[in-house]
Amino acid sequence: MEKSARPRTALNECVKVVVRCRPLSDKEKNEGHDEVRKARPEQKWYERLSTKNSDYKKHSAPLQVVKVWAERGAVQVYNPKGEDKLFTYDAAYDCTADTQTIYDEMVRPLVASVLDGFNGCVFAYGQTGTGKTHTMEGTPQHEGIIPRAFRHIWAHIENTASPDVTHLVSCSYVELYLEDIRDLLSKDCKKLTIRGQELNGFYIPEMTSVVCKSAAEMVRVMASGNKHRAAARTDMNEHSSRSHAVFLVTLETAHRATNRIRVGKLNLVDLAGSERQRKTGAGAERLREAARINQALSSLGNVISALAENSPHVPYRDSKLTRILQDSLGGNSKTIMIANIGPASYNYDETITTLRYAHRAKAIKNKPVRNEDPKDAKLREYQAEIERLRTLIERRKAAERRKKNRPQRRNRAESEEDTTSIENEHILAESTIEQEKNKTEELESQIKALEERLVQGGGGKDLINNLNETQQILEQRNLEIAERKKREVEMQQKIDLEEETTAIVTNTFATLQQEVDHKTQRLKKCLSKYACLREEGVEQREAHDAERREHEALHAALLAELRRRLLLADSFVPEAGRATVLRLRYNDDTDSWELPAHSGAEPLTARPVASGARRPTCALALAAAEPRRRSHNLLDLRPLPLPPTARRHLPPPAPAPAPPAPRTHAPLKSLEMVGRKESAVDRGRLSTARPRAPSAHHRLGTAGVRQFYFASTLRPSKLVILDSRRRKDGRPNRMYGRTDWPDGQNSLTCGSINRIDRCKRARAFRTSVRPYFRTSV
Ligand SMILES: Nc1ncnc2c1ncn2[C@@H]1O[C@H](COP(=O)(O)OP(=O)(O)OP(=O)(O)O)[C@@H](O)[C@H]1O
Repeated sequence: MEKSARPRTALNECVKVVVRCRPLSDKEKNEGHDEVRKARPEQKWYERLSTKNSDYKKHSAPLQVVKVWAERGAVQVYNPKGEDKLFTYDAAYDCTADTQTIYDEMVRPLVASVLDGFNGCVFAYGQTGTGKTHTMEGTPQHEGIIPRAFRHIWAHIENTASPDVTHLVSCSYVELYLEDIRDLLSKDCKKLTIRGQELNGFYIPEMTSVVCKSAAEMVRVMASGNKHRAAARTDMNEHSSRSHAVFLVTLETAHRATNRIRVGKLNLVDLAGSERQRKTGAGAERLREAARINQALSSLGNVISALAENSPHVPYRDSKLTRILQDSLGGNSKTIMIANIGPASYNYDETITTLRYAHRAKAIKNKPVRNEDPKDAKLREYQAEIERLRTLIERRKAAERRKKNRPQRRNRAESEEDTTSIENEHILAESTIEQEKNKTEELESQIKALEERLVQGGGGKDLINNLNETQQILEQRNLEIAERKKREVEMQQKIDLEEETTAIVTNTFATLQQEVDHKTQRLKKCLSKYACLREEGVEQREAHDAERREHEALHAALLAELRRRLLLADSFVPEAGRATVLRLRYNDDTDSWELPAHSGAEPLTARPVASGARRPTCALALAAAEPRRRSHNLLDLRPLPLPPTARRHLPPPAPAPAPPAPRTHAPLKSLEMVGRKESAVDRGRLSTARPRAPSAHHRLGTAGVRQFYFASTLRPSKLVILDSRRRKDGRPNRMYGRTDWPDGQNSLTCGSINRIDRCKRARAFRTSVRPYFRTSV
């Protein structure tokens, strides 16, 4: 992910979308999905699509809901509630298809483009446990796309070996775990920062780059990185990836004839799967991971939607994942998205969501261009370094020769008395020569090491040449077959569409009645399409609601966890330490928390120096002494002490003047008479004297204040005020207000309070939260 110069003109190319459906897992089979699938009647393609209430829907038991039409690149999802859903893609593969087929038909042409100097990206997307890692990395028995790409690259290098062509292949491997980019190839998985801007593209400057000399070496590099990759068990997957992983292969090729260098970059991305807390049964740590995974995936979804709709703003900055994938989505790259799905009805909602995103991604247009002679080509660097070392050696050798000659000349010139000194000089010269020799050897070994990194063919024997030629032809044939298959799928999709429209146009009618019947049928079709679209709208809204609920539940769970931790921190961290915590600021660029230097502007810490007179001690005296400070109206974040839970004792009111007619009254109760019922008359009498307990306390307790405190600790640049009361509909939290946290302060000024007041639910904030802040002036 090095920064590269972006050429000006490029042809648009759409993102290719492939869907792969995995077989039912053992767990799903045990739940009886398979039997139902077998019991379903076999129907033809068009019959299935036109049947609304076919027999398979009569089975109320769970069933496989996905049918893949590989020859049409279509995926049909049986909708238990209504019309089936049909999505078409560049290619679709069912559970019988192996990774080899997917590679040959879809990925091979892309890797061939990378070998030709283009950028390429293959990324697997989908719900957890649907086979993304299986597709990308595979297992020793079933190789995935990544090792296949390695073999393809090296087969090409060996086939095109010639003394005029030099290659340099290097790999990097990073993962995005909890919004941290970690270098999987460094010893301690050091954290990396992503740099750059939206317009020029993002890049990761310090990631480890390993130069490889064979496919086996690249596999070893990947395996060593995988050892550090975060994975864990969940209820949905025994070996679930907890991070998004990007394997980057950079391939540089120098042609001596043209003196040009082409650089192709291949991003192989295995995303972590979206997951529902309810299904994965995630605990505290898994929950934190899931929240970050879902957050990054939802940012990716937003980017895909924005690009598909040609929106003027694409939110790449929302997450590090979208920053890493910026070039692959809407940039300088040829991209393939592999959408992995599962067939079980249990995952119907997630499958539909994945298919919708994949369908949307089809509309993304990239602008791939060949990278020729980029500034950061390592090959050029290496070649320059070799050249420099060679001239250095030449110079050293010349100097050596000169030194050897000099003492001989001297020998002849000097008299016999100087023999001892000459001998010493000679010894010195010899040792210098020895040193120079060692240095030259060192330089030569450096050149050798550099040259070893570069792969250069030596021409070779006829037999090998023949074999290479045959392999090249084979590769060419494979590409042609893949191209033909792709065209077949496209044609089939077109034919289906044409059939539908021509059937309408070419119809001739013998009678008027026939025409009426036909048009009625068409109308019905249109109506059903309209109903379908409406249904889809409702479904999307429902899916969105479900997603939102999921986020809210996750948020509540995380907040509970945070509250637990902060309670621990509150109990053990002293007050002074907490004030420091509040001053911490997160720096997006350096990706770390920073403690800003004390500017002296903090209102609570930098009080004005008393001018000789006695310094006022209480808030009232302070305000009186310095009227200017009254307007500051600074607020202290510390919650007020709780209002008393029992009512205050008030002396009974003075007895009323004696009534004219002697009448016995019940004695007046004091407020302390807890547990006894008051009569209506008593209540009426006491109502004027009784102090009103703060209603906010009854409604909010200290929870709002506490959470306010917590929220500010969590993200000091934002102020989020939450109420932990449950709503009537059972939802746990409610947001009262949100505002910018005043910079460099650990208190709220009057201005920021006003901003809160203006925002949504301002009234609720004013009445329920404000009374709990004590003014410090
Ligand atoms: N096409 C397939 N054929 C056979 N088995 C498969 C296939 N796809 C996936 N599996 C099996 O499904 C299980 C889950 O696969 P995998 O770990 O690749 O899912 P994932 O999408 O990467 O999940 P996560 O997002 O949680 O990492 C594995 O046991 C894998 O062997």
